[in-house]
Amino acid sequence: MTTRELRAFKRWMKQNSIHHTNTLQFLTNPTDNQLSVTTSTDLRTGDIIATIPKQICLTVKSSLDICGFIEEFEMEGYLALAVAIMYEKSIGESSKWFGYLQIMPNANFDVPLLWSVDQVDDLLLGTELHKVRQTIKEDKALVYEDWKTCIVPFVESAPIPLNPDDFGIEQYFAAKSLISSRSFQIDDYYGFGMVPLADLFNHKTDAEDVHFTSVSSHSDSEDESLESQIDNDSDGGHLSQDESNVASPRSDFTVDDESSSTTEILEMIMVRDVKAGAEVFNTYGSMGNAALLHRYGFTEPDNPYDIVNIDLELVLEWSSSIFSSRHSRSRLSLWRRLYQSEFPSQQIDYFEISFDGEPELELLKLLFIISLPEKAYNEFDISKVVTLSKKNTIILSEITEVNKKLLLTESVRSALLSVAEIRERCYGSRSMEDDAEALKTCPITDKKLYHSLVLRISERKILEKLGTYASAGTGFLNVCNGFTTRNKVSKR
Ligand SMILES: C[S@@+](CC[C@H](N)C(=O)[O-])C[C@H]1O[C@@H](n2cnc3c(N)ncnc32)[C@H](O)[C@@H]1O
Repeated sequence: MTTRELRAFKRWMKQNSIHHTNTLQFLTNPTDNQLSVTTSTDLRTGDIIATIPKQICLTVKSSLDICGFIEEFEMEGYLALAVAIMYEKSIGESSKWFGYLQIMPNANFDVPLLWSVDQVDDLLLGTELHKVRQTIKEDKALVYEDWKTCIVPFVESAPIPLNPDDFGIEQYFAAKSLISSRSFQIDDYYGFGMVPLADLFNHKTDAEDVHFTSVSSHSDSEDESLESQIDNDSDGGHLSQDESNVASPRSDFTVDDESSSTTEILEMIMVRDVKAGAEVFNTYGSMGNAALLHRYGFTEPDNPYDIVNIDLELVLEWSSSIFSSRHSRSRLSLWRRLYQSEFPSQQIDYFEISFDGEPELELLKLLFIISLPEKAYNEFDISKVVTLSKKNTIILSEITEVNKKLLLTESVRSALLSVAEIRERCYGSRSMEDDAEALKTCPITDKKLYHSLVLRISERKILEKLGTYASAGTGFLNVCNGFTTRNKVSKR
């Protein structure tokens, strides 16, 4: 983006009543053309640094030329917003958002939706995102299908002349990538859309400096629905493919009850002191690197929300490499029965390993059951109590996240190491050291390579920590009955 475009954008903000404190500075990084927001003076918690009228947000509702027809056509969600964006871009200087659209990138080419399948296969091999490769492929096919079945007929039958070239498949993919990485949920009336100025703030995990407040004169019931948007806002970083993923930076919109102003504006309020010269960050939510890369096209080193999943299939691969298939089947079925007696309507296909390398309880339970010697297993199947020695017994249903280390028998530790090793093999022939070397020399401008390396390395570090978790304290255990424990868990 040129300095001239940035200046024009500032003028456009003024003309459209988007106000911000003069201390905010918009800097363009010359290497990747990315904007960031810094402050030239100290900012204090509680300072209102910007106000944005809701009607200047680019939403379906505010894109007045096309809104009626979009609604008549019964288009909703990201499809409808994409049409509004493509339309406003197509009319150039006649668009109310011309000054804003000039500084928006054409597309966010960093999100894997816009990568080739070969790039996804090569760069993301083994990662949590590679597992959703099929979904990325399906996403692409679905995007194409949406375009063909909704957008093409829409353009053909619109009551105002639309140039099909402005609504082509490439334009649609581009609009989708922007929606994915820059749109916000505004409120029930406007739905979600592009919020000029607010979308210039970069993300920092768990360290947001600025917060949004929706100053509204709406009724209480509408206020409640805004509050519920806040409650739904922290999804813990799981990747899922529903539409809620699409409406993104999803900054917390809260309702300022004090205000009964008749205008409808969004306020940006400081929630942390920021020193002069520093960048002012927003947060797009608490999510791991796989989710960040998927939705926004970047990663963060040492992201505490990173996780690695171990698929159930992988555990079974390990089990059948050691035990007979009959053994594996019966142990799996017992574990499933126990799990379903606790959580009748749930099914587990994978187990999470946290950033610290800690496996989730159910993985330990499954490995424990698979590793039980035949005699202990048969007794356990009947009594649901495992006798470890004359003095030590385990009632599996009494093991929780808090005391799960009691399941770390020597066999379970060894099983954990094996599954970690099998999971590690998914990353292919390039070792973690190779990845680390490649990262050292990778220019930050090669974003696909750079962020996929950060993702691979952060996941592999978790597997390393899982190895440490499994190995720690092995000397502490007593061997008994083919597996080990020293703790008296529960006695009958
Ligand atoms: C809402 S925009 C933020 C403003 C953006 N930097 C710009 O130039 O307009 C979101 C995009 O900014 C970039 N971004 C935001 N936070 C980032 C971060 N912590 N590291 C790297 N890129 C980031 C990503 O490309 C993301 O898709």
